[in-house]
Amino acid sequence: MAELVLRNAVSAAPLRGPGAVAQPLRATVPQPLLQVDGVSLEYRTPERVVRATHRVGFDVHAAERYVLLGPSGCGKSTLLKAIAGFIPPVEGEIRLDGRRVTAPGPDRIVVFQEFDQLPPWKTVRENVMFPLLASRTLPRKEASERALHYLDKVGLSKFADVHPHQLSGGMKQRVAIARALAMQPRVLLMDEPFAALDALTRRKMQEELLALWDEVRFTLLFVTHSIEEALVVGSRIALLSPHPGRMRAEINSHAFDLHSTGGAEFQATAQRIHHLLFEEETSV
Ligand SMILES: Nc1ncnc2c1ncn2[C@@H]1O[C@H](COP(=O)(O)OP(=O)(O)OP(=O)(O)O)[C@@H](O)[C@H]1O
Repeated sequence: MAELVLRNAVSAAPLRGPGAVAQPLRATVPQPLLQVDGVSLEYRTPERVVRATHRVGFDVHAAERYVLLGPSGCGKSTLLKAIAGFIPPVEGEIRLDGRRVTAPGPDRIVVFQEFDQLPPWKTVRENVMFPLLASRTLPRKEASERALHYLDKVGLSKFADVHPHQLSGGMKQRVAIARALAMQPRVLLMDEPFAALDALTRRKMQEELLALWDEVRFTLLFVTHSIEEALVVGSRIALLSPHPGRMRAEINSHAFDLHSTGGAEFQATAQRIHHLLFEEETSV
């Protein structure tokens, strides 16, 4: 059953039944793996300062699939980059295992939308091995074995020795996912990883990602602006208001998967999210 935790919900109608307002059970759950605590992020250009997010806060627990959902420009990618350690907050703090994030690290690996994130002169296996070798995580033989292990998990062991240009867009994304998982990060960060794929491939990739999660139980932070994708992929969703991004609501979506998309509760929750985004857009 979907639950909404509304933040700053001035314009939102009270909710009853499925999707009712819920209190976060923070006192009874273990220490979060990732804490985003009142984080404001800015870009400074010579002309002006752009505030991308304003005092955003949420917790992600181990093995959650946490989704950042919001309209274009609400700061989702910027938040992901800050969690990856590329952008320091101007306010607030990001903590992983209770320690402040100050720089990129092998405990947070990002998978991007672009298909060109794989160096084309390396084979698929070499691509997956590369971060393991570059970060001195494993020596060559063990890195090769681990690369094959994760390529197998994404169904690409037969393609280990080909070059990326011989793969489809979906296959390249699977290599990028295998490469990220091979590093066994504390959090896997995905920035609209399936947005450039056709609808059928995108659905298949969502299915595969969920199957992979079922097997490996990694912690996922996933950015999307698709409501349906958020509900399918996420176990919990942060809904961000438009520019600058603020926390609007948290939605518990663990009950949904690819088979629920046509169902009444799925559609009702998608509608409710749509209203929240729409209300916020018209009120600014
Ligand atoms: N390098 C940059 N310099 C200045 N402003 C930037 C830069 N990158 C992003 N911004 C601005 O910061 C805000 C947040 O951008 P961001 O890319 O994080 O949004 P988003 O929610 O990921 O959008 P989308 O879904 O379109 O990718 C936007 O207003 C954007 O114009």
